[in-house]
Amino acid sequence: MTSADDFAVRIESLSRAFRGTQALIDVSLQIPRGSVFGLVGLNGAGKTTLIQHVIGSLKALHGSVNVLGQDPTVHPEKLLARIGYMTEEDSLPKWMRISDLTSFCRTVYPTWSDSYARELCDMFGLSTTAKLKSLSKGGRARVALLAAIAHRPELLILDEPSSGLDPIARADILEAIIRTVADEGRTVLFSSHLLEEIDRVCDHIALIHDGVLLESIPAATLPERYTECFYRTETPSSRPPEIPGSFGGTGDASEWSVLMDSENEASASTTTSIESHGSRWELVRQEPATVHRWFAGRVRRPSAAAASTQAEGIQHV
Ligand SMILES: Nc1ncnc2c1ncn2[C@@H]1O[C@H](COP(=O)(O)OP(=O)(O)OP(=O)(O)O)[C@@H](O)[C@H]1O
Repeated sequence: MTSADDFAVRIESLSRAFRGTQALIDVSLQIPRGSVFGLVGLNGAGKTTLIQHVIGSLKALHGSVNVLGQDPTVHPEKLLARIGYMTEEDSLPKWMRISDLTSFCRTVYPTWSDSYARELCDMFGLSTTAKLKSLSKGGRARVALLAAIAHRPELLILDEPSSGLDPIARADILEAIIRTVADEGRTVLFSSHLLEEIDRVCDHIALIHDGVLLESIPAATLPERYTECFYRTETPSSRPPEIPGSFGGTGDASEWSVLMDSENEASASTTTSIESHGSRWELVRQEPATVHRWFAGRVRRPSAAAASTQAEGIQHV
């Protein structure tokens, strides 16, 4: 049985509009403690707005947000001491030396660890006497990461942290840090455009699109639940075959693929041969959906043809 304490973050029916733009629409989301939770979505999907509610910089006007057992806007200083936060913005004070920044962090975070900070400096190849303005963007991103984790936060929030890092640093450092934090039973909320990063490190993935939470799913179950089915037709087609329960059609001419959801009753069995919009289609192969394919299928806007089948009750997201 689960209890409220099993979740680091609980969001209920959260909506937010900015001057007529609906940034979040009735979002309900639970982040299990100890998980590495990936938040994915296109530009403008609402990821940062959601995260700003979690760190308490935006107050929930419609719905509620609970983080580590408290409303993040009530006594925010107590909560922020338990959270590590890193954003894509390069907002560190550039006149400081790394040692100035760590001294400042020590006063803010009761659990700050000088030895862990030194360890991270060594790992990242940083000198504590270096001025932030002398570092590259990637160097400053490493310092921001250090400042976010050296107090060993209960909840680490990384909002598009990779934008300042080169590919090697992205691959090695992020994975090492996220795994370390999660292995200690801490929780990571990780927002990224980079699906391969999400796929490598997250054990839970939530997809937000146009302010709506489309899906929140344990990463391990995704390839079991979604199958990509490839169909071929003799007559070249400008659209995928219309198969009940399928969505996210992609391809061209004589070969198209669609996604099938094993939990959608309409697509419970795989169609091996079908007559659709005047052509016969044969299933040529099927494979577990990748995170990338699932994401693209979910966020792809339906074509005019798909929209008309959607109106007939066939799901194309
Ligand atoms: N302070 C604001 N004032 C007006 N509109 C805003 C504000 N903050 C966000 N928005 C709008 O809300 C929507 C969601 O933005 P948000 O920054 O949360 O998306 P995002 O998924 O984080 O995007 P990105 O990946 O590009 O950072 C967008 O349409 C954005 O323009």
